[in-house]
Amino acid sequence: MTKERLYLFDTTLRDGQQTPGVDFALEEKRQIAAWLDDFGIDYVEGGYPGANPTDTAFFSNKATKSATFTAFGMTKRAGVSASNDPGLAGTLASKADAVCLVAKSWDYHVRVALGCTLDENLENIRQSVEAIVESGREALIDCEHFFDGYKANKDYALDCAKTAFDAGARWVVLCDTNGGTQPIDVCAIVEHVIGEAGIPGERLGIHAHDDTGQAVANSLAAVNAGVRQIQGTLNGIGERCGNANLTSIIPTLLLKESFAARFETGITQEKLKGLTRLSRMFDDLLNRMPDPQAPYVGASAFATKAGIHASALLKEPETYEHVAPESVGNARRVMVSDQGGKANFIEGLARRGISVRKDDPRLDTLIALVKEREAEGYAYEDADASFEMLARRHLGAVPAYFNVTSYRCVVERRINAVGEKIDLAEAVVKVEIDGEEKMSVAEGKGPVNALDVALRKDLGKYQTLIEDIELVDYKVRILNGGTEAVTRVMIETRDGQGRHWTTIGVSDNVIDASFEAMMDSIVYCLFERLKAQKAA
Ligand SMILES: CC(=O)SCCNC(=O)CCNC(=O)[C@H](O)C(C)(C)COP(=O)(O)OP(=O)(O)OC[C@H]1O[C@@H](n2cnc3c(N)ncnc32)[C@H](O)[C@@H]1OP(=O)(O)O
Ligand SMILES: CC(=O)C(=O)O
Repeated sequence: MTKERLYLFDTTLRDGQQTPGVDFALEEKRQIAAWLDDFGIDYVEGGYPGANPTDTAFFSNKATKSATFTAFGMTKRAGVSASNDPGLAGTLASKADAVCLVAKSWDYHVRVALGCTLDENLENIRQSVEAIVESGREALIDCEHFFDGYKANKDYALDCAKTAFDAGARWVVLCDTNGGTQPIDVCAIVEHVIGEAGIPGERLGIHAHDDTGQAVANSLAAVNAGVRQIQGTLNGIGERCGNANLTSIIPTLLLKESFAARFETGITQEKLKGLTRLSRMFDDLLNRMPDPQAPYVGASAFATKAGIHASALLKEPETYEHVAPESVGNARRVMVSDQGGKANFIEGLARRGISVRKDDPRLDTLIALVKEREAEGYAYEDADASFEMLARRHLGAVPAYFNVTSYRCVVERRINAVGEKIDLAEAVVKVEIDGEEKMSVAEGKGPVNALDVALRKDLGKYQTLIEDIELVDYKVRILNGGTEAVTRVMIETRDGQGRHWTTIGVSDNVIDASFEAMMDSIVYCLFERLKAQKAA
């Protein structure tokens, strides 16, 4: 069976730019356009040339090699000709291959927002499309509020779409601008557009917002009803609740039989393996934490804590995975926690090079120990290094490199003569190494920082092994309120080669919990490095 072509239109750089808190710099736009182009996206909508200096500069050169480089704008205003409309002129002066204009298609909006007659709006759509076509570019029309407009005045919404189509628009895109339309309505309305307005599905697109959490479902419903272009964004960013998430749509189209058997896109299975990386690089550029529960690409998308799941998963991954994690460049994670059984632990230990047989009684006592400690407030699923140290200690494999005999920490606030507040923290740590006692004193920005510096100041013969490590993240969580409160501290450490590890401490005293996590971090580092030295 010949597959039909589906076209992917990315609006990360335009609708995504309308996300609260997102503001791309010129170089960032270039970078993202290059990623999308390389990934195999058909259209990259880069912004609105003429609306701001960044977008105008971005469109002064073509930013894609294969993808259709698309400028966004709005239809010309009533009362001016297309050639005299400054907004339209900005898009036509750009280096875009295609121009996508937003057009009103809800009569209510024409009256209230544009303040012109319904016929004038149709004329504006017609003349604007003709101007784009005359400039030699591909024309696209985003029919804004199409679904709401169709419900309010079906004939007028269809007239808008038909006017754009008849004037030569390559794509007429039906927009669920307010994001409230349900998949069943999207499906019925698209079928009516194809049937009644006579616009073939291969000339129709869908642009869905996520205000009821159904932008992906709406986009796929529109494809099932006949449209052949999908608009969306990386990681679903976009105005308000965001746009249809291409990071979910793309793998669904390529991996789910009901779509993969009927359609092809410009993205190969090989490129799809770069999807998780693309999604994470994009979050990194936005300086935001990736959503761990994002479909396909989230860190938890193929993770399991549950013992019953892990046991079956390790026998046959398909038992609990809807697609192979590698197909989207993600990875399976079997975690150890109080929800785990022997299968989780054997896998977790094997991944760390620790081999334990299923009938080894130490495995049962280790599982019991982890469950007991998690009940006290520890959480090992994200504290990889502390879990490893706990397991290795339990199996008798971690030497006592050094012994902390005491530590002390004082915090002082001074107020100087002009009333400025000056905070001072000082820590003293005494350690014993091979029978020799060493004392280190350090000042820090706060008590934890002072203790960290003092603890890592002089570990005698081990000092060179820990010199390149630094504490890069510190999280404190109070687990239950009131006088019974317990504090959980998670520390992330990084070494000079960019390796990261996380450790945990729990106590009713925040300093004590922090110190425990710091100690685990240093001992983990020494263990790994001495093991590597021995193996070399
Ligand atoms: C659904 C969407 O996401 S559409 C995209 C929305 N994105 C943006 O608006 C981001 C970029 N926009 C901008 O930088 C500015 O709004 C500009 C440069 C386009 C226009 O700025 P201004 O000329 O100052 O107008 P302003 O933003 O105040 O108002 C929008 C104007 O466009 C008109 N307009 C809105 N949609 C259309 C349309 N489809 N066709 C013609 N005119 C339109 C409005 O009626 C309003 O005109 P008015 O000032 O005469 O009432
Ligand atoms: C065009 C557009 O972004 C919308 O209608 O939502």
